[in-house]
Amino acid sequence: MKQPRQNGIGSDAKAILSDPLRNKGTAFTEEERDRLGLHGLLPNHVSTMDGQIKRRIAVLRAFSTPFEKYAFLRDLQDTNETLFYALLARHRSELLPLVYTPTVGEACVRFSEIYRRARGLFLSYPLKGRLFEILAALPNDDVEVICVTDGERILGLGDQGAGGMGIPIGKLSLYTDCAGIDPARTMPILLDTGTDNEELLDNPLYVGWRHHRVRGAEYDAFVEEFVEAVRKRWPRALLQWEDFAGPNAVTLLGRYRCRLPTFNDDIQGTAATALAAILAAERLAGIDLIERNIVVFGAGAAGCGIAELILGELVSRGLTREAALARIHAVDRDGLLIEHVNVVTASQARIARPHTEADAWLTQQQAPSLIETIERARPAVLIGTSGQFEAFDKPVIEAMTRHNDRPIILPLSNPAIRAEASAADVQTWSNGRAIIGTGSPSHGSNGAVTQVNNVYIFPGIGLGAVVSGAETITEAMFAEAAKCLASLVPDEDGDRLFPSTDHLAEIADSIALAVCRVAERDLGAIPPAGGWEDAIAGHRWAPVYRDPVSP
Ligand SMILES: NC(=O)c1ccc[n+]([C@@H]2O[C@H](COP(=O)([O-])OP(=O)(O)OC[C@H]3O[C@@H](n4cnc5c(N)ncnc54)[C@H](O)[C@@H]3O)[C@@H](O)[C@H]2O)c1
Ligand SMILES: O=C(O)C[C@H](O)C(=O)O
Ligand SMILES: [Mg+2]
Repeated sequence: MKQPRQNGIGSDAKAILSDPLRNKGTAFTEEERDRLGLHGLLPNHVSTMDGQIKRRIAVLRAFSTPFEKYAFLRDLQDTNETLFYALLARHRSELLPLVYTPTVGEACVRFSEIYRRARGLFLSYPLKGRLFEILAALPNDDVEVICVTDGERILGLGDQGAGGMGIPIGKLSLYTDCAGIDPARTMPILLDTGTDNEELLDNPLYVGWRHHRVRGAEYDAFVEEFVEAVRKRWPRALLQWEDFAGPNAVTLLGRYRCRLPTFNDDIQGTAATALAAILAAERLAGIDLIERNIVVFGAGAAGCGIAELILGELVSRGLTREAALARIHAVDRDGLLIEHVNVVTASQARIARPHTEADAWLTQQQAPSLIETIERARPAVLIGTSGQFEAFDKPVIEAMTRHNDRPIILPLSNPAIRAEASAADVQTWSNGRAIIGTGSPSHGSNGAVTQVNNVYIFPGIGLGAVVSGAETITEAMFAEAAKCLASLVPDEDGDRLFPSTDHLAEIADSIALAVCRVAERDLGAIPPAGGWEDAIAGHRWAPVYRDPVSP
């Protein structure tokens, strides 16, 4: 491609306008229009960024559905990325549910309908053997954060194949918006290993590889080739795994966690978020976690990850692993998990009730259901990571309310149409006594309910990892991130667990600092001369217009 020269003479005006990172739209000044040869290619009006923000938000608000708004924002991101991020920073709480959960879920389902311009990398299985060659050909030498999915477990919406690309795009938008990672240094990736979603396979609009999912050794070899290509092309980049189906999520994390800076957001980011919510709720409810039981409903990638981090917290407070385990009751589709009875995965085996308790729990060889488990364990905390809509029904919430003054209820499954309960129902059925956090944005009678979503954690983990240069992302980083988030006192009164999403940038900075300190303590990372705080602040990319012909 023809490169613009420094003095602008001969610069390719159209290339500048079609590069989302250099385009300023109507904000190109008269001087820039003269210098870059933009006259005639733009309307007469010369705007400021502030004027552009006001115009864009007005246009956005005129659309009637969240999906239309999402498409409008994606279009803006693909044409003028600086303005997209300036708009997001100015109206974060309003726009977050559009660029992210829940609307991003619908955007993945309808991805092929609105596919327009290339963003990120689609590594399809037929390209196997050529992955490094493809990465090497990209101009992006300085990638700092990669988010990858294979689209098999998109939120609670199941297999969305190539449509899953909406998730890495959305997560990385938040890396930029919240953690200030330069958008040119982010890379969304979709590993297109097929789809078992028959509707997609039959849909003539589908843009992905029209093939059933590749599994087993072939899948593993493809992912291995991908990881090795990443390590060779971008040796320092952080690799975030997102929305892989439970078994792959766990296996891939185990395989790669010591080979490169990497983490699984659904397992580890979610665990830190849920632990932070529980620590904050523990204060509000005036209870001591050490003395109380916790029920996790849905023991997949997220549920098991949450249980493990809670176990770590209890052990750090002085309990043995065995005593801590006695506090956890994990319920999956066949009831309370009991060793050798209904455990399916290795992660479940680690948190199941021991087989020695089987006789005490089983009734006619049946493990207790959710409500039976609640009646017997009398938990203080109920967490939902099952993707089962309305599984926390009135009897479940009433049982939690009978056993607690302030039951802590966290239906974390996304999007809202997969949530175990709505905040409004939990409030009503608990007579307003429940302390509530939901995975997707929601409202109760007193306004917004805390969104207990890993967006509170992953931007800070990523920023901390990048700034500290950590070569491994450790469990201690997530434990410290959780404590850090729990310590940030919400500005509003009432039952809020975290500050509102308006504060996500400050939160990312605080968590990044906690991560850098763990990297220094445990991995020997050396703080820069000005200290970690300055390094974190200095790393922040800001959505302000720059000279489009600067290198
Ligand atoms: N709020 C957040 O930040 C956050 C983070 C990660 C995941 N999640 C949500 O959690 C959900 C699960 O994600 P995951 O990665 O753990 O998926 P997963 O597929 O690994 O786990 C889901 C688990 O739920 C179990 N399950 C299914 N039907 C059930 C039933 N009827 N009763 C009890 N258990 C049942 C499955 O057997 C499985 O173990 C998704 O909806 C996802 O959006 C939310
Ligand atoms: O994407 C989200 O909103 C949170 C989480 O990663 C999920 O998979 O549900
Ligand atoms: Mg996810």
